[in-house]
Amino acid sequence: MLESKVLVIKIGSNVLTQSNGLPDLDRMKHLVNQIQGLISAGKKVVLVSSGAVAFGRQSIPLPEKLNPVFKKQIWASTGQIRLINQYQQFFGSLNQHIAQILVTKEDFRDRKHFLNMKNCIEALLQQGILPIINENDTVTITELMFTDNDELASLTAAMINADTLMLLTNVDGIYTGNPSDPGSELVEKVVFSMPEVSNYISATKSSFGRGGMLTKYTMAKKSADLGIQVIIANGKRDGVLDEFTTKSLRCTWFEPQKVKHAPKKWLAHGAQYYKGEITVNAGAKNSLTSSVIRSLLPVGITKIEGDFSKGDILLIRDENGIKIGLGRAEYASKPALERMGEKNQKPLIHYDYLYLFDHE
Ligand SMILES: Nc1ncnc2c1ncn2[C@@H]1O[C@H](COP(=O)(O)OP(=O)(O)O)[C@@H](O)[C@H]1O
Ligand SMILES: N[C@@H](CCC(=O)OP(=O)(O)O)C(=O)O
Repeated sequence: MLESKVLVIKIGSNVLTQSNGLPDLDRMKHLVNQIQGLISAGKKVVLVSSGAVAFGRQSIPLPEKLNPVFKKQIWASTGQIRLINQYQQFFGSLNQHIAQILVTKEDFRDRKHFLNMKNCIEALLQQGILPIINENDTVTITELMFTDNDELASLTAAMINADTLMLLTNVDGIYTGNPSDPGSELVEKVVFSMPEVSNYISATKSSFGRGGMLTKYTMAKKSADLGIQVIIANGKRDGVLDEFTTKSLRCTWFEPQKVKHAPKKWLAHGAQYYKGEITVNAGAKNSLTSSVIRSLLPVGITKIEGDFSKGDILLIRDENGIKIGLGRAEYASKPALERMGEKNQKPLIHYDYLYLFDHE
């Protein structure tokens, strides 16, 4: 495990709930005390906390046959108040200010929203305030949803250039089989060249979780590839964060890759967040994928789709429709269309904001 200065800690619903579904306030308080310990030790912490639906469900009974979307919205919107109030009470008693940030996938897609969010979190951290993030479950339904808060946490870690992402769940990490099977062993370290650890993971989820271990693995892998160390650990374990500090924590640790250019971290996560699509000709494709560093010029662009603004993410395809990479638009779709195919024009995507997929 590496030293950490800026970390995103994600707490899963089941960590904050007992097996009967009631909030586990002792556990929550214990984690709050430990998070406070990290902050007092000079670390910058951003908390991503699930639990709104679980907190709402236990206090607001709803008819069985009510539309599941309404149920989720009602429980999330009522439960979030309880959840954040509880944090306020626990952190308040330690004189720690907190902030509530509710986000949607769209906020990571839109460069303006993204920057506003990033700047806000940085300003809060600067003032010693702990940001507590959750998905805005009232407006995010079906395709607008994050897979789960593991995805939200990993996007947040990339956004604020965190060095560490910690996913706290109800097991010690990834096991070689079902964690309750005595023959299963904990995978303590995941390195870049390792065969697919995902084969070990079954679709089982904890009673109150959404995404399961597979999203945790996928998101952990992605974050580690972006240079962020990832720890999947048991949030139900006493002293879990103290053990992290003393590097004696039983967990699954993902070794971070060598750090890449910071803006590219944001882009690497952009696969689902692009606003426009650009098709490039064979010459432009060769130029972008060659070993020489090059930006994407309008002369090599043959098609532009979507209505995008300066700063939005664009997906780049070759003429066969194969996805080559992602980039940040230097200008909007209107001037881009006017300049398409023209020589001597400003690059639509600057190299610093160009992220090429490895496999294509
Ligand atoms: N190979 C595996 N190793 C560890 N956990 C696994 C594995 N396969 C499936 N799981 C399940 O994943 C669950 C954790 O994911 P999830 O329910 O989404 O938690 P959270 O609510 O913390 O996000 C564990 O409780 C466990 O049942
Ligand atoms: N936004 C939801 C969290 C959904 C979710 O991702 O839960 P989990 O898999 O427990 O992290 C809530 O607060 O209930």
